[in-house]
Amino acid sequence: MPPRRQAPRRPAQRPAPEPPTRGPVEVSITRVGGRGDGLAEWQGHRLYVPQTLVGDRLMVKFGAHRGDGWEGVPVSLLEEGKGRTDPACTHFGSCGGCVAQHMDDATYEKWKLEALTTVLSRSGLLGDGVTLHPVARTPVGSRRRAVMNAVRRGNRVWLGFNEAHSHRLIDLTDCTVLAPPLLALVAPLRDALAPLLADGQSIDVALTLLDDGVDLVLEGLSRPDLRTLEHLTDFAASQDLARLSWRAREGQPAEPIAFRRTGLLGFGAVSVSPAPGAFLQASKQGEQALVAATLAGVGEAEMIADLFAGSGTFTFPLAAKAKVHAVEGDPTAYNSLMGGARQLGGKVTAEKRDLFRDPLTPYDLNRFQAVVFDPPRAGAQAQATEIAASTVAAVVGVSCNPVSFARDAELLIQGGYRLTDIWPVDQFLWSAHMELVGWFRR
Ligand SMILES: C[S@@+](CC[C@H](N)C(=O)[O-])C[C@H]1O[C@@H](n2cnc3c(N)ncnc32)[C@H](O)[C@@H]1O
Repeated sequence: MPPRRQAPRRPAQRPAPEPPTRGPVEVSITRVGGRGDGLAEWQGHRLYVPQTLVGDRLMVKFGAHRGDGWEGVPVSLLEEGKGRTDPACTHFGSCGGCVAQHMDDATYEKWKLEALTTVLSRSGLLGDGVTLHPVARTPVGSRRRAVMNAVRRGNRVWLGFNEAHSHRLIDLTDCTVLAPPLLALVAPLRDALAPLLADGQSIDVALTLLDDGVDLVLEGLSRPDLRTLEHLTDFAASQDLARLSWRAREGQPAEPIAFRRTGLLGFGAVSVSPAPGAFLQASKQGEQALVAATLAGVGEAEMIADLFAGSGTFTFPLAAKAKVHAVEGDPTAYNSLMGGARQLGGKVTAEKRDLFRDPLTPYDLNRFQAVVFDPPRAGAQAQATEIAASTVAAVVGVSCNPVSFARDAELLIQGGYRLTDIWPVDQFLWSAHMELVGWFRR
């Protein structure tokens, strides 16, 4: 029985609702929803059935109550719809990372695009005059960032991702999306963590593949003693890691244990050293697609503001054609921006600023011919409101969440901008996530 990660404490909850029936019922899948589950109805009750396709007819049992319906637990498949293929990964079905490996390529791409257009259409964003470009795909084995969980039970360490809708851990032996150098570290890490974790103790393991090797952060460890430091330093050397650090919890700065190389990443003409565990686009290929759409979207602008700039993913490629002012709230990412800016002698300026509480105003923005904004999943409501009131000619929105992108886009459109182009980027292969770049003009 795989171990359960300790769930956060929650206030006492009402008892779960009783399903309408205990026995299996026959249903047909009529649509695959945005999260990858097949949708079916039984006597007015909605069911979400994982790993199913349109046209599947099957017997399901009512599982847990979920949102406006129920999880459908498949019992037997009576008739198979079109578009099924064999999953590429042995963990598919239990691991919560991928939801769509049962779809053949054409079915997958159609589902993913439909999920995006459904969200954008709901906000009326896909009218005449908007060009929806083909989806840029990222290849198998290209994910260069992952946060796994490790937990010790008895003599054994489990290391991997959580099951879908669960705190139960998958002990990872295979992963078709992870970059091979990261996957290769899983087994040695499991051994290396065994003497460090107490029974039941759980930590997060953040892995990032940089240009000069792997950056590893152990999160949730208590301050390492001398023996632990030696053990981890030896591990870093044996696996030729670029950097190994630890922190007690998310949000705290990571403390170095073994910095064997700088930890470098090339953005355009510069190399920056992102802070351990810093945000980076999830794959090189996804980053390239996002950067290409962003560079094209700013046109001939000579002064560009890059808001929510991170470590400079867009800042430095943009600096090849314009002067760029990069704004970022995280102090460690800001330090990386400053490091890159120094290499370009005046073409890039950087500002540390909380853009939720203190967004750039039209007064700040109107000196730029283009603005790029790439907020976290929650979107950039305050900043989009200010951009909407500006006179900036070209705005490029980059987003990992079509729902918050749609909200921000509505604000820009109310302010007089036109949405002209959408560039979808499928950076999280076989998951329900879709990234996009949107061009706005006034
Ligand atoms: C989706 S990431 C994009 C980073 C960068 N553009 C990239 O592609 O690598 C969002 C960035 O917004 C920053 N951020 C989050 N909240 C912020 C805030 N309130 N003010 C400014 N920056 C913030 C995060 O630190 C992160 O670097």
